[in-house]
Amino acid sequence: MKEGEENMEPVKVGLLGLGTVGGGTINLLQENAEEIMRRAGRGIEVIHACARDLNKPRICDTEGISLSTDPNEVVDNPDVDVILELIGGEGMARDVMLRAIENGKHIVTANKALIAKHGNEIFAAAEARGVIVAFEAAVAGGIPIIKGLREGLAANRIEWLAGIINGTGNFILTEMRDEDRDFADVLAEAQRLGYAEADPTFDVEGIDAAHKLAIMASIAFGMPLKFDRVYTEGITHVTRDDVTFAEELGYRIKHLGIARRTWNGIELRVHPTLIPERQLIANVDGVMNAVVVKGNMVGPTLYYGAGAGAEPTASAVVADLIDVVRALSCAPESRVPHLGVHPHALADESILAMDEVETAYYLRMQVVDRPGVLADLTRTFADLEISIEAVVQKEPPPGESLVTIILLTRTVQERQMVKAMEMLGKMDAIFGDVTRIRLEYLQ
Ligand SMILES: NC(=O)c1ccc[n+]([C@@H]2O[C@H](COP(=O)([O-])OP(=O)(O)OC[C@H]3O[C@@H](n4cnc5c(N)ncnc54)[C@H](O)[C@@H]3O)[C@@H](O)[C@H]2O)c1
Ligand SMILES: N[C@@H](CCO)C(=O)O
Ligand code: NA
Repeated sequence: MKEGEENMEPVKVGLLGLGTVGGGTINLLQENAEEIMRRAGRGIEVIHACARDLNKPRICDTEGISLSTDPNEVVDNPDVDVILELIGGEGMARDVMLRAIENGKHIVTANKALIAKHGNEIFAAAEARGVIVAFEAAVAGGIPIIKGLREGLAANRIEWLAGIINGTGNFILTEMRDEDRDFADVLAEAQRLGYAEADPTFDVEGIDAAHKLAIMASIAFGMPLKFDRVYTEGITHVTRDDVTFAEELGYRIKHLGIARRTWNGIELRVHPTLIPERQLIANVDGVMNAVVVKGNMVGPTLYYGAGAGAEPTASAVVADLIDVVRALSCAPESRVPHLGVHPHALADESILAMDEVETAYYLRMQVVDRPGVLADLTRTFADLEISIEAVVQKEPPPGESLVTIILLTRTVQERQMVKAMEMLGKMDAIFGDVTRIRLEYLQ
């Protein structure tokens, strides 16, 4: 080998997981090999991979790759330079990731659950060992939002961000609106297409979005990961009626993750949200994701693209892999810090309890059709100093006596709205539960 040619050896990769993302990654590395070589400056070769069941049919060709069922065999392989962790979960994945770090391997992962919950420990271990843990694929799949926040917006103080960050949930809400389809049926389709998590309650109950929000918020505000402080509400209680009424009033219902810096702390919340239909993000449909980030200098910026699926997610995995290859020759202290600010500069920001958060509301209730009911309702809100933005009364279908009232409030502290809900619960003119969905203008 001539002098200067040492680094032209292909980088050797160990791949954990041969499912949707792992299979997509092998395919992408094969299909775009030439382009990747031009960008990374070196070839990239998967030499060892693992999966639970080696006889399962795959979306990729594993010829020439050593295969194991035990991830530890891959992370202990002395020839492997970089590990791609694409098995998911928190138990085995955490153990093998820490073992890989101990072995001095760089890691690329798509595992948002692991980073959101154990990222502080994992990054500390990686920094101590001088290795990189890259996680672009973990948030909004193929959209380069980690790079955008951590590098593209590095000059800004981030004021807030809001995102549609679960493709499965957005697919369900979109199909409910456009196709009048059954919730379970749409979820089954998302699972078939490889979008849903191994446990799909993570998608519909907002846990997956909370993982991703926790990661983005840490980078946006330069603070350690605080997944357990994210208020999390899913989409299972959103009805087709709410979707339709919201549209009639000029809003769309989206499942948003919101992180906002306020004068007294940081809001971290995931919940269904009405947003004005004129907002670009209100028109992000199907499995697509989008994140709006407001920086104090740049203003609002929008990132849009596919948040799930084999190829889009592999796009982020391989982009990280190329970054790692480029960084191999640079000193650890010159690398982009894991959370965008240097570990010693991470600030322990206070996170607001949900009852301190301020937002507007959409309320829907069924009331007895008799004089004075609307007056009682508005008096209740006036007593709690909650201003009403709009009230709409729907005529009952023929033969029915209950009237549907939709009420939009102005911005109010959650604590006041909880009191209002208690008072509405005691009014005998209201039948059944009052539906409450938060409303944001995103300005
Ligand atoms: N599917 C997507 O669109 C998508 C998008 C972004 C991020 N992710 C994340 O990527 C990761 C992988 O997701 P996926 O959809 O590819 O999952 P998958 O279920 O399709 O594939 C998982 C693979 O890991 C292997 N595996 C799991 N546990 C193992 C163990 N203990 N030992 C050996 N092999 C094991 C399985 O055999 C399988 O090959 C998850 O963290 C997921 O959250 C997925
Ligand atoms: N289950 C996730 C995969 C991407 O993280 C989603 O539907 O968005
Ligand atoms: Na991403």
